[in-house]
Amino acid sequence: QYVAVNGNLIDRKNAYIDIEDRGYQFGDGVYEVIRVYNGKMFTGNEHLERLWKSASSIGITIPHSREELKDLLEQLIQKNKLSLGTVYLQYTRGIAPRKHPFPSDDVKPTLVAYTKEVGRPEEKLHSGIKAIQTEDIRWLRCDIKSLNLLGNLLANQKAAEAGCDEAILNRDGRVTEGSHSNISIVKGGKIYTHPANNYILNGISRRVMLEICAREGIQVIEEPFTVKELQDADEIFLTGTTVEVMPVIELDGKSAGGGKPGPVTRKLQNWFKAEIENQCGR
Ligand SMILES: Cc1ncc(COP(=O)(O)O)c(CN[C@@H]2CONC2=O)c1O
Repeated sequence: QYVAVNGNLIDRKNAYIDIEDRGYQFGDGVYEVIRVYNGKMFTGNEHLERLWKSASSIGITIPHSREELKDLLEQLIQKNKLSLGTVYLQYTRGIAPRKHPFPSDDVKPTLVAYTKEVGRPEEKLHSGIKAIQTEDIRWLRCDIKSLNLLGNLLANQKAAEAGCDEAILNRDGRVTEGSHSNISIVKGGKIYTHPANNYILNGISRRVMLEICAREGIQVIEEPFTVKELQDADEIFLTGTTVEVMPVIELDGKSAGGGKPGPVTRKLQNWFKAEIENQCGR
């Protein structure tokens, strides 16, 4: 298995990170998870665009061009013979003696990227998943895809302990997103989803869903909905790189979202799959 460390493809067993890498000590860095279908990155450009945006939001200057990074990732996918899976990549602010202020400009960001074989969650896409709800205790820049994921992990761990796949977060009674997904509800044939502001990650899969709805004439209202509206929704679904369009059929141990994947969710799943085949082939 090869991994990319900085600009080089090396054997996984030779990949080491310095103990004073700021990503390791402070979570001082940004990341992306990109889906690979049929050996091709799905929405690769959009993910790289967001990576650059996240990096510049925290003052990290990525030391590669988008083309250089994309080529490196494509080489990594090829060398690891990855057909169906993900590429994980992150840039940290680099290695420097542990001090809060940023190091001098001669300290270069550290890049790590590696691939993983991950099948599509077919069974769960068909039957739907269970979720819990919990308070969104994260900071106020959730639009930055940073390595600071404790708020996400603690919520997801709570879900796992409850035998659920996702934790749906709420802030002052309004639903924001999942611990690693965006969330939408269907009510009266219309889709409601949190606006892409600082309270949520502007998910790429969420954007694909919005484009599909615009094309297919499904009305989407980008406004926060309440916990009560979530509980009374006709349908609930998550969107995300690893979950695609994922129905939620149970919330906090009670039936929700109609108790089974709904018709709008089903249509979105089919259109989303068509988009994947469009970009990555069958
Ligand atoms: C907090 C959060 N919100 C929304 C999303 C959905 O965004 P995308 O549609 O762009 O994936 C993710 C995906 N997080 C990645 C996806 O898989 N694992 C992760 O950490 C996320 O971590």
